Amino acid sequence: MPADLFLGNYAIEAPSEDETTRLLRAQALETPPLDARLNVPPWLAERLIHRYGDATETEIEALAGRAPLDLRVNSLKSSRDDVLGLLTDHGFAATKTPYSPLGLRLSDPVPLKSLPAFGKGLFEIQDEASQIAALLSGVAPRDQVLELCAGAGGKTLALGALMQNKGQIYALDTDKRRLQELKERADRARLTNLQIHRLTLGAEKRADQLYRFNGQMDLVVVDAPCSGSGTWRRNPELRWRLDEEFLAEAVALQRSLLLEAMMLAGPKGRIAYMTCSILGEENEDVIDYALSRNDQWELTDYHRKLGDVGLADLPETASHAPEMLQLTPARHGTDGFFLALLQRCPE
Ligand SMILES: C[S@@+](CC[C@H](N)C(=O)[O-])C[C@H]1O[C@@H](n2cnc3c(N)ncnc32)[C@H](O)[C@@H]1O
Repeated sequence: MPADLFLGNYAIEAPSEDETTRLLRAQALETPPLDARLNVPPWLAERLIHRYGDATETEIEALAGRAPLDLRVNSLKSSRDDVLGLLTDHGFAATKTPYSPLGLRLSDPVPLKSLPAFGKGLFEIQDEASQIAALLSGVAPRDQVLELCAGAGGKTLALGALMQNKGQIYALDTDKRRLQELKERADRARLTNLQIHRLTLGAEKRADQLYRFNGQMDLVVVDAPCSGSGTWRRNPELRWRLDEEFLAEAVALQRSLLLEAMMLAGPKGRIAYMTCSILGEENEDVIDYALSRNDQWELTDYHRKLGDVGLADLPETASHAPEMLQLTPARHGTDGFFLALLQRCPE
């Protein structure tokens, strides 16, 4: 049975007893097979080797490390230096994140949410990878933006701050509880250019709900449900939830969300497609599929945006496709995260 798709929070499931025994035996061999060294099921080891080649062990080992605690300063209400000063005053050893100009990093977990500054919306907890994706999304003040999988709003809040509360963000998701959390976070952050809509699950009703946005949006953001394989540092057990059936289901949903985004974007519209996955099937392959079905769209090389958003020093992508960004803990010190930027071809 496939487990639920990764939706932004975590359900823990350890490998089965048989699987644990097999793994322990394999790991005890003088030269353990690669799947045992990587601590992933054999089918997944094959795919990772195909994608990362000689770098596979380095990449997967880094995903077994400890994730730092990153936060994003809310530029609507404060500055990075001011929040850094506040944290230092509380005795927390924070440093600036290496790449995101809005990020601060704590190497040890601390009760950040109990600080008055958190209650006042001066910062949000957000991994640097997710901050980088929002910065590179190409969002601009006065844009009409639709976020198709807004969830509890990690990206939405970052996009809204970059828009300086100008223009409009339509935050859509199927999950009522997450959207409620988004509402509370947006109030705290003083985000005022936001409309939240819950999508129903039935295809016909969904088409009705989306109809008014068709061909209207400057930017559509798809932070697609996925395997969550980029977050294994935080939840190592997550890798044992993944099977091939689960992955196929995720890919089918990702493809349909991206094709839907293509309909919602206007004549000069752009799309930012992202996942917290390190697997090509959920990333470049989804982009290739959608582009092969729709010749009105083309890729925008993410490198073109780096300088504009203060990310000139970002290390090269771990993707085999140089225009698409695959962040990994081994290369970037972030969660594994993927971003591809698309734009409608000029008439
Ligand atoms: C990776 S999470 C999004 C995380 C969120 N954007 C953030 O930054 O915190 C994926 C989201 O997709 C939503 N989702 C799942 N299926 C969906 C669908 N068919 N249409 C829209 N949203 C969907 C889930 O409820 C979940 O909130």
